[in-house]
Amino acid sequence: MKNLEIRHATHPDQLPGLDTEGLRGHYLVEGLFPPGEVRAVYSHHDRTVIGGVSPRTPVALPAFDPLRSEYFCERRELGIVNVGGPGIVRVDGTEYELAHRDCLYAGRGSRDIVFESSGPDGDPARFYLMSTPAHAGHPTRLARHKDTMGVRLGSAEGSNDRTLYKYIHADGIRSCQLVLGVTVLEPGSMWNTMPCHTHDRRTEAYLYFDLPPEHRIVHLMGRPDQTRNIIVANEQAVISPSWSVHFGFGTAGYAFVWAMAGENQAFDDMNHVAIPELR
Ligand SMILES: O=C(O)C(=O)C[C@H](O)C(=O)CO
Ligand SMILES: [Zn+2]
Repeated sequence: MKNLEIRHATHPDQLPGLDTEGLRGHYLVEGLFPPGEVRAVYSHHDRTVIGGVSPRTPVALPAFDPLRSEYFCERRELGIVNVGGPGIVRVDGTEYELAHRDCLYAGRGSRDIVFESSGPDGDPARFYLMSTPAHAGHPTRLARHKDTMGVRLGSAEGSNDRTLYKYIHADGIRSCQLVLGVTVLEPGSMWNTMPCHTHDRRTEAYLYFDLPPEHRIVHLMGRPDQTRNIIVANEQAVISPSWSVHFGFGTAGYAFVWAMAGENQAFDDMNHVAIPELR
C-alpha cells in the first residue's frame, strides 16, 4: 500500500544546516486529509505513525506494506481525534460516533478499522491519527470532548489562556505508551505551551486545527538555545523529537492535538525551559 511516507530520525546538530524547505521536509506533515484515502508518515522518532483521513465514503485503515503486518494494529495502538464534521469509526464491527474534538483509542489487536462521515456532504469528518508500537492490547474506548474535564492553564495577560483536555493517559484511557489530548486557546490568547519544555524520554507531535485558513501558526522548535521556526497552516502537524522544544503562537485563535510516545507516560516529566534561556 502506498501513501506511508518514511522519515528517518534526526540529530539536533543537523538543524543549523537545514534551510526552510529542509526543516519542513523533516518535521512538518502537510496534506494530512486527502479525500477518500489514509495518508500517513512513519517517523523513526519513537516509531510514531502520524496520519489523517477525510472519508467521503467508508475508508478502511490499510496495513501499509512497510509495517510488514497483517493489519495496522497487529503490533500498534492508535489514537484518533476528529477535527472535522461528525463521523463514525468502526472497530471490528462496533460503531463509535465522533463529534468534533472527540477521541477514540483502538488497542493492539484491533483488526478492522473503518472511517466514515455522518454529517452533510459539505462537512466531512477529518480523523487525525497517531499510532505507536504496543506490547499489549488495551480496550477500545471513546472520550467525548464535552464530557472531558479540562485543566485551565496560562492567563489572558500572558496571551496563553488555554484549556488542556487529556484523553489517553495514565489516569484516563489506558494505553501502552500513547499519551494524547487536545488544548484549546481562549479567544484573544495566541501562545501555546509557554513557558516551553522538552522531554528527553518522549517524542511529541502537534496537529494544529480550528485555525482560519488565511491564518498561520509560528511554531518554534530545536534545542532551547538554538530555536528555529516553522510556519504551519491549519490541519498540519509538526514532529518534535525528544531534544526539541515545541511551542508557538497563532495569528488567530486555534486548538491543537498533542500526542506523545516513548519511555514513560508521566505527563509532568518535562524539562522546563525558562524564557530567558531561549535563543
Ligand atoms: O497547552 C499546553 O501547554 C500543552 O498542550 C502542552 C502539551 O500538552 C505538551 O507539550 C505536553 O508535553
Ligand atoms: Zn511537550
